[in-house]
Amino acid sequence: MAYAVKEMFKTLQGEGAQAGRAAVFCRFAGCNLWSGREADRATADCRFCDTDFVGMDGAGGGRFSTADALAAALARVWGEDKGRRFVVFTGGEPLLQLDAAVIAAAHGHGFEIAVETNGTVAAPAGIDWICMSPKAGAPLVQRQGQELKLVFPQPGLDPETLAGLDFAHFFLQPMDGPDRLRHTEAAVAYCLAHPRWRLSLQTHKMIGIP
Ligand SMILES: C[S@@+](CC[C@H](N)C(=O)[O-])C[C@H]1O[C@@H](n2cnc3c(N)ncnc32)[C@H](O)[C@@H]1O
Ligand SMILES: Nc1nc2[nH]cc(C(=O)O)c2c(=O)[nH]1
Ligand code: SF4
Ligand SMILES: [Mg+2]
Repeated sequence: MAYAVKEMFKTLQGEGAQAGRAAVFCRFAGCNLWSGREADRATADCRFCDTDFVGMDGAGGGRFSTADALAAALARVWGEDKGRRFVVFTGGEPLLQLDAAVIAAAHGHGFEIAVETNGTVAAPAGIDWICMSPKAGAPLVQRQGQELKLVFPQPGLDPETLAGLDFAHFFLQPMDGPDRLRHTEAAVAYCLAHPRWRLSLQTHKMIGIP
């Protein structure tokens, strides 16, 4: 199948348990919880998104007609070094497009594979690091992985209802937007009172890298 990619860039993972690690980000176009159009935001299933995932016009974006072509592009963006290659598939919702062929091709180029998903689509086998970020009101399908990263606070989504899921790490990430400071204080207070949860800050935004 063909793959629609908004952008592809090398940076440091800014969030969660892998924060600070060099990675190629592959941002797939499209999401099942929002069209990406501002006019639809107020009525979308997910309304706080901080990302432009519409179209294929970003740096390194485009339509890739095969998994091998996509993986070769990832390898070019990473560069020559063969050690500790790491790709984060994100979006939009990457599990609408990420399939066994891309996983095999990226592994073939020596990449460890991570995904950032909203949890509404089952992950295919072979992903090395699943970061699942549930959205209030959206049906949760992916109940297992390495990292659960809840954007906080979300009215109607109590962290305690997620604490029994099969993840190795549990993070609260303050919801960015006009109330980011208030949300950060609320997340800090929650982590202090519920030590299973750790704070994830979006460090890339603080230092002005992609
Ligand atoms: C843009 S999403 C793409 C991947 C997938 N659709 C998802 O929602 O997990 C990447 C990460 O950013 C988080 N995120 C999106 N908007 C945010 C915001 N306003 N503040 C904090 N984190 C946000 C998501 O919850 C997710 O963990
Ligand atoms: N540096 C950096 N880290 C990130 N972690 C998750 C991101 C995402 O948009 O999925 C992201 C992103 O956009 N940039
Ligand atoms: S599910 Fe992820 S990509 Fe989709 S609108 Fe929400 S945060 Fe953005
Ligand atoms: Mg981002």
